[in-house]
Amino acid sequence: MKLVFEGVTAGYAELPAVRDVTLTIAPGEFVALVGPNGSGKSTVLKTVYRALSPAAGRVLLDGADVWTANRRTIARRVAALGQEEHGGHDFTAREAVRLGRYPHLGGFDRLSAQDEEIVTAALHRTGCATLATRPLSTLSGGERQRVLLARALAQQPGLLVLDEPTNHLDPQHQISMLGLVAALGVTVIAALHTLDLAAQHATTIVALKDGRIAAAGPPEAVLTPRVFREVFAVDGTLVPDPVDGRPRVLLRGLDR
Ligand SMILES: Nc1ncnc2c1ncn2[C@@H]1O[C@H](COP(=O)(O)OP(=O)(O)OP(=O)(O)O)[C@@H](O)[C@H]1O
Repeated sequence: MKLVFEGVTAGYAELPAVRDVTLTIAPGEFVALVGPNGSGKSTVLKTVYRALSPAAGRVLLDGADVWTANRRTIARRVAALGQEEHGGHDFTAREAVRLGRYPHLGGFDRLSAQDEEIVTAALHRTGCATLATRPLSTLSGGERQRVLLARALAQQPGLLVLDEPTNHLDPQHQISMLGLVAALGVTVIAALHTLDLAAQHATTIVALKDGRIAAAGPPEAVLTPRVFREVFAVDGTLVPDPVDGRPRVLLRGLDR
C-alpha cells in the first residue's frame, strides 16, 4: 500500500508533538523512523493506526484518508504493533494470533481451516510454534513481542506499523524479526532506536528531531556525520560490513 503524510501536525492537548510531516512511502518500502526520545516517532505512527487524529493535514492510504475511510477496510489492511501493547493476557499465544484473522471474517463467521493454517504458519515464521499453548501472561517480553508480530502476519496486511518492534528481543531475534519483516514485501513503517538495524534493513530512513523531519532518504544519504551530530548528538560513521557490504553504524560520544 502507498502511505502518504500530507502536512501532518498532531499532538496532545494543545501542544503539537509533530509538525508539518510530509512524506510519501511507496508500496513495499520499509521506512525506519529514527530520532531521539520524544522526537515524535510514536506520535507519527499513531496517526496511521488511528490512535491519534491529526490537528492538521491528512494521512492517506492508497489515496484514502485513514480517518474518513471505511473502518473495516483499514482494520483489514493495516496491522499495528504498539509500544506498550500487552494484548489480552488471558489468551494463549495461538488465540492471540487467531485475532489477526478476525478483521477478515463476517459478523458471526468462525475461523476456517485455511485461517487456521495461516495462524499456524505465522507462529512458525516468528519462531513461536512451541509457545502456542502458553498463556500470554506467562511469556517473556521478547516472546510476547514475537507472538504479537505473528498476529500481525496472520492478518496479511498491506501496511505494517511497528513501534520499536525489537526493544525486548535478543540479538538473534532482532535480526530475524527485521529480516522477516523486510522480506514480506509489504509496506512497513517502523520506529527504531537501533540505527545499525535500521541501516541494514530499511530502504528509507526518516530522521525526526523535535517533531519535524530533519532528513529522509536511503540509509547512506541520511546517516551522515552531520545528522548523527545534529539529530542524535553523537559522533557516527557509516561503514560497509566487511562480510556482506551492507551499511553498519559505528557510534561514539561527541567528546571522545
Ligand atoms: N499521551 C501523551 N500526552 C502528552 N504528551 C505526550 C503523550 N505522548 C507523548 N507525548 C509527548 O509528545 C512528544 C513526542 O512523543 P513520542 O512518544 O511521539 O516520541 P518518540 O520519538 O516515540 O519517543 P521515544 O523514543 O522516547 O519512544 C514528547 O514530548 C512526549 O512527551
